[in-house]
Amino acid sequence: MLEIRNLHARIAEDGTEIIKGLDLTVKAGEVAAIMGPNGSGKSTLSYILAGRDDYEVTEGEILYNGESILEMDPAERAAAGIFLAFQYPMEIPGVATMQFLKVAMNEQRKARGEAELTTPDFIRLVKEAAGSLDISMDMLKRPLNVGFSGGEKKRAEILQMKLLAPKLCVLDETDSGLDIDALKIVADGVNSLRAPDRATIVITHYQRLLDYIEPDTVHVLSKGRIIKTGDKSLALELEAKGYADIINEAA
Ligand SMILES: Nc1ncnc2c1ncn2[C@@H]1O[C@H](COP(=O)(O)OP(=O)(O)OP(=O)(O)O)[C@@H](O)[C@H]1O
Repeated sequence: MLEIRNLHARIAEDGTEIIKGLDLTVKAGEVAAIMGPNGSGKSTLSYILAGRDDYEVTEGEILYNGESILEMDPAERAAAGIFLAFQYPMEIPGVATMQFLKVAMNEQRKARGEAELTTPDFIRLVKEAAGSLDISMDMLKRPLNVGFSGGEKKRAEILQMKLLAPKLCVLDETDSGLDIDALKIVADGVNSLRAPDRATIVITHYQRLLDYIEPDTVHVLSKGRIIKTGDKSLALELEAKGYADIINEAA
């Protein structure tokens, strides 16, 4: 599904290299957790996957279903099924959440050559998905993320993900700022999308989330590279011991 080989990437503006020879494979059906110290490049990796143009790939390859995505713009990547749930979701004043969702869903359908959703079909899908995430229809009338609490923003990201049903889901610290109930709601939302033809990357600092979203693999990102890969026991080990041993071992 996703194969990243020897990826090097830098900040376009000043040339600082952030990703320094990163290798990562995530298979279809797999949930991969990425953990790592602050500033190691986790969000940068997620932005690069989504195609944000503040970063330049200088070496290496990102293959999605066997094909390079490096030449694809963010909209093409989204239409191909790549989705990023942001660590800090953006506020979009003046655009009602409902409207945003409708445009996002229909744009992707158009790009795939499918017919636009009818309004009744759209409303039915949104109601179903919003209900499962404890999001009220009143909230959906408000401009996207404007004045939403931290937890509401994260739930709105999962709502978008459920409605767009991407094939590669990247969740950047979706657990940060969530209360215990919201954490379970979000985890249920992510788990409901588990499927043999879908891969999920969960970036997190805390093992706690992985009690709810059980990962198949856990990868440690440090200074722009994956320095260790293991199963879910690796997350427990990190929680108990921190990163120092693994970073020293890799060095
Ligand atoms: N546009 C930018 N301009 C300057 N520095 C940047 C930019 N984008 C990323 N960086 C730097 O790149 C490094 C990696 O940042 P990134 O946000 O990817 O880390 P992270 O692993 O997600 O950290 P955290 O766990 O704190 O969220 C940091 O040192 C950050 O300051």
